[in-house]
Amino acid sequence: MRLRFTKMHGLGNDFIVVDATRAPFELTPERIRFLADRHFGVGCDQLLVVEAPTQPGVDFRYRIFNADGGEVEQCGNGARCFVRFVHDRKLTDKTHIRVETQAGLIEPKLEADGQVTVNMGAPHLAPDDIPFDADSDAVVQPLSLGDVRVLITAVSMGNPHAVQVVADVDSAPVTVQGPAIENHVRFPARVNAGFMQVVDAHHIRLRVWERGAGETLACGTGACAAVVAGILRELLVSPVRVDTRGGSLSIAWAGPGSPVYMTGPAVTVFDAEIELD
Ligand SMILES: N[C@H](CCC[C@H](N)C(=O)O)C(=O)O
Repeated sequence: MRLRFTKMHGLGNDFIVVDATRAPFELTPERIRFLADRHFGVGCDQLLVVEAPTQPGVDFRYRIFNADGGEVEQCGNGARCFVRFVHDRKLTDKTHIRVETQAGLIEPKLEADGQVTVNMGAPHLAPDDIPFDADSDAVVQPLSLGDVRVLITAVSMGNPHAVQVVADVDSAPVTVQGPAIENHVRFPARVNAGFMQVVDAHHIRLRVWERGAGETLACGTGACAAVVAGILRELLVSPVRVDTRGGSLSIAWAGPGSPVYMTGPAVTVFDAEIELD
Protein backbone atom coordinates (compact mmCIF):
# COMPACT_ATOMS: atom_id res chain seq x y z
CA MET A 1 0.00 0.00 0.00
CA ARG A 2 1.51 3.36 -1.11
CA LEU A 3 0.72 6.16 1.34
CA ARG A 4 1.01 9.84 0.35
CA PHE A 5 1.39 12.15 3.32
CA THR A 6 2.45 15.66 4.39
CA LYS A 7 4.78 16.31 7.30
CA MET A 8 3.69 19.35 9.35
CA HIS A 9 4.17 20.86 12.81
CA GLY A 10 2.64 23.35 15.19
CA LEU A 11 5.49 24.77 17.33
CA GLY A 12 7.47 21.55 16.92
CA ASN A 13 4.56 19.26 17.83
CA ASP A 14 4.85 17.26 14.63
CA PHE A 15 2.37 15.40 12.51
CA ILE A 16 1.97 13.09 9.56
CA VAL A 17 -1.15 14.36 7.75
CA VAL A 18 -3.10 12.13 5.34
CA ASP A 19 -5.86 13.14 2.92
CA ALA A 20 -8.57 10.49 3.16
CA THR A 21 -11.35 12.65 1.72
CA ARG A 22 -11.55 10.60 -1.48
CA ALA A 23 -10.75 7.11 -0.20
CA PRO A 24 -11.17 5.58 3.26
CA PHE A 25 -8.03 5.28 5.29
CA GLU A 26 -7.94 2.50 7.84
CA LEU A 27 -4.55 2.03 9.48
CA THR A 28 -3.84 -0.55 12.16
CA PRO A 29 -2.25 0.60 15.45
CA GLU A 30 0.86 -1.33 14.41
CA ARG A 31 1.17 0.64 11.17
CA ILE A 32 0.57 3.95 13.01
CA ARG A 33 3.30 3.05 15.50
CA PHE A 34 5.61 2.23 12.58
CA LEU A 35 4.90 5.56 10.83
CA ALA A 36 5.37 7.49 14.08
CA ASP A 37 8.66 5.74 14.91
CA ARG A 38 11.55 8.25 14.61
CA HIS A 39 14.10 5.49 13.85
CA PHE A 40 12.32 2.83 11.80
CA GLY A 41 9.51 4.93 10.28
CA VAL A 42 8.85 8.58 9.40
CA GLY A 43 8.49 10.02 12.92
CA CYS A 44 5.67 12.12 14.42
CA ASP A 45 3.87 12.85 17.69
CA GLN A 46 0.47 12.30 16.09
CA LEU A 47 -0.99 11.12 12.78
CA LEU A 48 -3.87 13.28 11.50
CA VAL A 49 -6.46 11.94 9.04
CA VAL A 50 -8.60 14.34 6.97
CA GLU A 51 -11.97 12.85 5.99
CA ALA A 52 -15.18 13.96 4.38
CA PRO A 53 -17.77 15.13 6.94
CA THR A 54 -20.41 12.74 8.28
CA GLN A 55 -22.89 15.49 9.19
CA PRO A 56 -24.44 18.44 7.28
CA GLY A 57 -23.13 22.00 7.66
CA VAL A 58 -19.58 20.79 8.36
CA ASP A 59 -16.61 20.96 5.98
CA PHE A 60 -14.42 18.06 7.13
CA ARG A 61 -13.97 15.29 9.70
CA TYR A 62 -10.64 15.14 11.58
CA ARG A 63 -9.25 11.99 13.23
CA ILE A 64 -6.20 11.99 15.51
CA PHE A 65 -3.93 9.07 16.39
CA ASN A 66 -1.16 9.27 18.99
CA ALA A 67 2.30 7.80 18.33
CA ASP A 68 1.29 4.79 20.47
CA GLY A 69 -1.40 3.98 17.87
CA GLY A 70 -4.41 5.04 19.95
CA GLU A 71 -7.15 7.24 18.50
CA VAL A 72 -7.94 10.32 20.61
CA GLU A 73 -10.57 13.05 20.75
CA GLN A 74 -8.73 16.32 20.06
CA CYS A 75 -5.44 17.94 19.05
CA GLY A 76 -4.99 21.71 19.17
CA ASN A 77 -1.72 22.12 17.25
CA GLY A 78 -3.08 19.61 14.75
CA ALA A 79 -6.24 21.69 14.21
CA ARG A 80 -4.09 24.62 13.07
CA CYS A 81 -2.12 22.38 10.68
CA PHE A 82 -5.43 20.90 9.50
CA VAL A 83 -6.80 24.17 8.08
CA ARG A 84 -3.47 24.98 6.39
CA PHE A 85 -3.38 21.46 4.89
CA VAL A 86 -6.91 21.52 3.41
CA HIS A 87 -6.45 25.10 2.17
CA ASP A 88 -3.01 24.56 0.58
CA ARG A 89 -4.10 21.29 -1.04
CA LYS A 90 -7.16 23.09 -2.40
CA LEU A 91 -9.60 20.74 -0.69
CA THR A 92 -11.48 23.95 0.11
CA ASP A 93 -11.18 27.63 -0.76
CA LYS A 94 -12.48 28.59 2.69
CA THR A 95 -10.10 30.03 5.27
CA HIS A 96 -12.61 29.52 8.12
CA ILE A 97 -13.79 25.91 8.31
CA ARG A 98 -16.05 23.81 10.53
CA VAL A 99 -14.52 20.48 11.48
CA GLU A 100 -16.06 17.56 13.31
CA THR A 101 -13.86 15.68 15.73
CA GLN A 102 -14.53 12.92 18.28
CA ALA A 103 -14.73 15.78 20.80
CA GLY A 104 -17.28 17.79 18.81
CA LEU A 105 -17.10 20.76 16.42
CA ILE A 106 -14.05 23.06 16.17
CA GLU A 107 -13.59 26.05 13.89
CA PRO A 108 -10.04 26.76 12.72
CA LYS A 109 -9.46 30.00 10.80
CA LEU A 110 -6.46 30.88 8.61
CA GLU A 111 -5.57 34.51 9.43
CA ALA A 112 -4.17 36.98 6.86
CA ASP A 113 -0.80 36.97 8.66
CA GLY A 114 -0.48 33.16 8.30
CA GLN A 115 -1.31 32.47 11.95
CA VAL A 116 -4.28 30.24 12.69
CA THR A 117 -7.01 30.91 15.27
CA VAL A 118 -9.15 27.98 16.47
CA ASN A 119 -12.38 28.06 18.44
CA MET A 120 -11.63 24.94 20.51
CA GLY A 121 -15.07 24.83 22.11
CA ALA A 122 -15.81 25.15 25.82
CA PRO A 123 -13.71 23.19 28.35
CA HIS A 124 -15.35 20.38 30.32
CA LEU A 125 -14.79 20.62 34.09
CA ALA A 126 -17.13 18.00 35.60
CA PRO A 127 -15.02 15.00 36.77
CA ASP A 128 -17.18 12.51 34.87
CA ASP A 129 -16.55 14.47 31.64
CA ILE A 130 -12.75 14.37 32.00
CA PRO A 131 -12.94 11.44 33.08
CA PHE A 132 -11.35 11.82 36.53
CA ASP A 133 -12.06 9.97 39.79
CA ALA A 134 -12.22 13.16 41.88
CA ASP A 135 -12.09 13.51 45.67
CA SER A 136 -14.49 16.49 45.47
CA ASP A 137 -15.56 19.19 43.01
CA ALA A 138 -12.68 21.43 44.14
CA VAL A 139 -10.65 23.11 41.38
CA VAL A 140 -7.40 21.81 42.91
CA GLN A 141 -7.16 18.12 43.83
CA PRO A 142 -4.33 16.16 45.46
CA LEU A 143 -2.92 13.27 43.45
CA SER A 144 -0.63 10.72 45.09
CA LEU A 145 2.33 9.62 42.98
CA GLY A 146 3.73 7.11 45.46
CA ASP A 147 6.31 9.04 47.48
CA VAL A 148 5.08 12.50 46.45
CA ARG A 149 1.71 14.19 46.32
CA VAL A 150 0.97 16.82 43.65
CA LEU A 151 -1.90 19.31 43.35
CA ILE A 152 -3.61 19.15 39.96
CA THR A 153 -6.54 20.75 38.16
CA ALA A 154 -8.37 18.37 35.79
CA VAL A 155 -9.69 19.94 32.56
CA SER A 156 -10.98 18.37 29.35
CA MET A 157 -10.67 20.08 25.97
CA GLY A 158 -12.33 16.99 24.58
CA ASN A 159 -9.18 15.20 25.68
CA PRO A 160 -8.15 14.91 29.34
CA HIS A 161 -5.53 17.14 31.04
CA ALA A 162 -4.10 17.24 34.59
CA VAL A 163 -2.38 20.61 35.12
CA GLN A 164 -0.09 21.50 38.02
CA VAL A 165 1.75 24.73 38.90
CA VAL A 166 5.55 24.49 39.24
CA ALA A 167 8.14 27.12 40.22
CA ASP A 168 10.33 26.50 37.14
CA VAL A 169 9.37 24.40 34.09
CA ASP A 170 13.01 23.83 33.15
CA SER A 171 13.70 21.92 36.37
CA ALA A 172 10.20 20.40 36.73
CA PRO A 173 10.19 16.55 36.99
CA VAL A 174 8.27 16.18 33.70
CA THR A 175 9.86 12.89 32.59
CA VAL A 176 9.38 11.31 36.05
CA GLN A 177 5.96 12.61 37.11
CA GLY A 178 4.62 12.77 33.53
CA PRO A 179 4.31 9.00 32.98
CA ALA A 180 3.09 8.48 36.55
CA ILE A 181 0.28 11.02 36.03
CA GLU A 182 -0.47 9.82 32.46
CA ASN A 183 -1.17 6.30 33.74
CA HIS A 184 -2.67 7.19 37.12
CA VAL A 185 -5.53 4.91 38.16
CA ARG A 186 -7.78 7.94 38.83
CA PHE A 187 -7.71 8.80 35.10
CA PRO A 188 -9.48 5.80 33.52
CA ALA A 189 -8.78 7.06 29.96
CA ARG A 190 -5.22 8.09 30.96
CA VAL A 191 -4.36 11.81 30.81
CA ASN A 192 -2.02 14.51 29.45
CA ALA A 193 0.13 15.98 32.26
CA GLY A 194 0.75 19.75 32.18
CA PHE A 195 3.49 21.59 34.15
CA MET A 196 2.78 25.34 34.25
CA GLN A 197 5.05 28.14 35.53
CA VAL A 198 3.18 31.42 36.09
CA VAL A 199 5.36 34.33 34.90
CA ASP A 200 2.59 36.92 35.39
CA ALA A 201 -1.22 37.06 35.07
CA HIS A 202 -0.99 37.18 31.26
CA HIS A 203 2.01 34.91 30.72
CA ILE A 204 2.96 31.30 31.51
CA ARG A 205 5.65 28.80 30.53
CA LEU A 206 4.40 25.27 29.91
CA ARG A 207 5.69 21.75 29.39
CA VAL A 208 3.36 18.83 28.67
CA TRP A 209 3.91 15.09 28.96
CA GLU A 210 1.35 13.94 26.39
CA ARG A 211 -0.81 10.83 26.70
CA GLY A 212 0.37 8.36 24.09
CA ALA A 213 3.31 10.44 22.88
CA GLY A 214 5.53 11.50 25.79
CA GLU A 215 6.87 15.05 26.19
CA THR A 216 6.22 17.13 23.07
CA LEU A 217 7.68 20.55 22.20
CA ALA A 218 4.20 22.03 22.40
CA CYS A 219 0.63 20.88 23.16
CA GLY A 220 -2.27 23.03 21.92
CA THR A 221 -5.02 21.48 24.03
CA GLY A 222 -2.52 21.45 26.91
CA ALA A 223 -2.04 25.20 26.53
CA CYS A 224 -5.83 25.69 26.54
CA ALA A 225 -6.23 23.46 29.62
CA ALA A 226 -3.40 25.23 31.48
CA VAL A 227 -4.95 28.68 30.87
CA VAL A 228 -8.39 27.42 31.95
CA ALA A 229 -6.87 25.92 35.11
CA GLY A 230 -4.91 29.13 35.82
CA ILE A 231 -7.99 31.34 35.39
CA LEU A 232 -10.10 29.04 37.59
CA ARG A 233 -7.34 29.24 40.25
CA GLU A 234 -7.34 33.06 39.88
CA LEU A 235 -3.66 33.00 38.88
CA LEU A 236 -4.27 34.16 35.29
CA VAL A 237 -6.31 36.74 33.38
CA SER A 238 -7.32 36.23 29.71
CA PRO A 239 -5.66 36.55 27.21
CA VAL A 240 -2.57 34.56 28.16
CA ARG A 241 0.70 34.08 26.30
CA VAL A 242 1.82 30.46 26.62
CA ASP A 243 5.52 29.86 26.03
CA THR A 244 6.25 26.24 25.13
CA ARG A 245 9.64 24.73 24.22
CA GLY A 246 8.61 25.03 20.56
CA GLY A 247 7.34 28.61 20.66
CA SER A 248 4.40 30.75 21.82
CA LEU A 249 0.61 30.43 21.63
CA SER A 250 -2.03 32.99 22.56
CA ILE A 251 -5.01 31.62 24.50
CA ALA A 252 -8.21 33.49 25.37
CA TRP A 253 -11.11 32.30 27.55
CA ALA A 254 -14.01 34.36 28.98
CA GLY A 255 -14.88 31.82 31.69
CA PRO A 256 -17.03 28.71 32.26
CA GLY A 257 -19.41 27.96 29.38
CA SER A 258 -17.36 30.08 26.97
CA PRO A 259 -15.19 28.65 24.17
CA VAL A 260 -11.39 28.71 24.38
CA TYR A 261 -9.65 30.48 21.48
CA MET A 262 -6.10 29.47 20.52
CA THR A 263 -3.89 31.36 18.05
CA GLY A 264 -0.55 30.16 16.71
CA PRO A 265 1.42 28.98 13.67
CA ALA A 266 1.07 25.95 11.39
CA VAL A 267 4.00 24.85 9.22
CA THR A 268 4.26 22.46 6.26
CA VAL A 269 7.69 20.76 6.13
CA PHE A 270 7.47 18.37 3.15
CA ASP A 271 5.26 16.05 1.06
CA ALA A 272 6.28 12.42 0.57
CA GLU A 273 5.15 8.88 -0.13
CA ILE A 274 5.95 5.66 1.70
CA GLU A 275 5.36 2.01 0.80
CA LEU A 276 3.55 0.15 3.59
CA ASP A 277 3.58 -3.63 3.55
N1 LIG B 1 -1.75 13.46 23.29
C1 LIG B 1 -3.10 14.05 23.20
C2 LIG B 1 -3.51 14.25 21.73
C3 LIG B 1 -2.67 15.31 21.03
C4 LIG B 1 -2.81 16.66 21.69
C5 LIG B 1 -1.71 17.69 21.38
N2 LIG B 1 -0.73 17.30 20.43
C6 LIG B 1 -2.33 19.05 21.05
O1 LIG B 1 -1.72 19.83 20.31
O2 LIG B 1 -3.43 19.33 21.61
C7 LIG B 1 -4.09 13.09 23.90
O3 LIG B 1 -3.80 11.90 23.98
O4 LIG B 1 -5.15 13.58 24.34
